[in-house]
Amino acid sequence: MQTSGDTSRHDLTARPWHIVGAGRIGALAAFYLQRAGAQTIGVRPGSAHTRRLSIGFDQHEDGAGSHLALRVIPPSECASVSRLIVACKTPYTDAALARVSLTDDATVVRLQNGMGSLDGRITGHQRMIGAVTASAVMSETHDRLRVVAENATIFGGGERPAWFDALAAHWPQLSWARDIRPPQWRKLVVNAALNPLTAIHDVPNGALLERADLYADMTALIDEADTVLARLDPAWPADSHADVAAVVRATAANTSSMRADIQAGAITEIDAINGWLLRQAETLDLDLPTHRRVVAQIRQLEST
Ligand SMILES: NC(=O)C1=CN([C@@H]2O[C@H](COP(=O)(O)OP(=O)(O)OC[C@H]3O[C@@H](n4cnc5c(N)ncnc54)[C@H](OP(=O)(O)O)[C@@H]3O)[C@@H](O)[C@H]2O)C=CC1
Ligand SMILES: CC(C)(CO)C(=O)C(=O)O
Repeated sequence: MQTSGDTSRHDLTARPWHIVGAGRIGALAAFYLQRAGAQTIGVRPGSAHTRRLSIGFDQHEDGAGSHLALRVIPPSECASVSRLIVACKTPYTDAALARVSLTDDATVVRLQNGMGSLDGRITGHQRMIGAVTASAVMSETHDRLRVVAENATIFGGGERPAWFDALAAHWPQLSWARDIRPPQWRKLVVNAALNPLTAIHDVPNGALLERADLYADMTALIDEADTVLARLDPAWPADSHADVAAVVRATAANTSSMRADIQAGAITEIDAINGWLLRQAETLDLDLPTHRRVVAQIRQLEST
């Protein structure tokens, strides 16, 4: 007799999972998918190859690491993708998906910070699943990743798909939320308050609670973000200060991803984070002076 576990596993493994942006977080997703028995394929322009990575887990008591071998193919070779994880940095989303052809019933999991990078891409019977993770993955070398925090990850948006339980059995702390928007917005406010300030002032996250000038800016960014979100959804609690302070404390010694991008001379995700809030504010006829200022400062840093 077939159990619901068999059905879930069959649904997870019946079709390959393509991953656009198999960098740090995308490789971790590929690792859990493979552990759950799914076939995974990375998608990256260039010639087909197999990417081999070692992955170390800081929180594993025995310090055990693992290995990932991921077949990578160019977009031109994936004609009809029905299961897709998008995990590239947001500014590269359009370029990364330009030549990826989705089936009419495709499921797309958006595993990115910020908001809006896939707006307008999902049509008809295709399904978009939002994902928010508090896990953190760093690269030590080009072929070695370090999972510094294996924390809660939430997938969601509507009914739980049949494959979800089979994946959750192998992805620690993975849960499903019928309404993914509150967790997405909570993460958005954290990123909007923390990332630009740490990048502009070139400081670790903890400095935001230690320096009065940064604390004042962080407070203003949170208040402005909460004002927009409460106008978009009156049910939004608009009390994000404690949430943000908790993340700042938990990651006090860390370099935010935006600070790391600026240090590396890379384009940041500002457009999908504070830029998204500014676009929403515009439609509501609201002014967000602190967000406007930090976006301008980050754009200036990106261009130097
Ligand atoms: N790392 C983390 O701990 C966390 C990351 N996130 C979010 O996850 C997302 C991904 O971040 P992260 O994994 O750190 O980023 P990475 O830069 O490590 O990975 C992104 C990958 O996208 C690839 N890429 C870039 N352009 C293209 C393209 N045109 N086609 C296909 N692939 C492309 C890059 O390839 P190449 O290297 O060859 O250029 C890279 O491997 C971001 O939105 C980030 O904010 C969220 C929580 C935690
Ligand atoms: C939570 C935080 C701010 C941790 O640094 C992050 O998500 C990032 O750096 O992008």
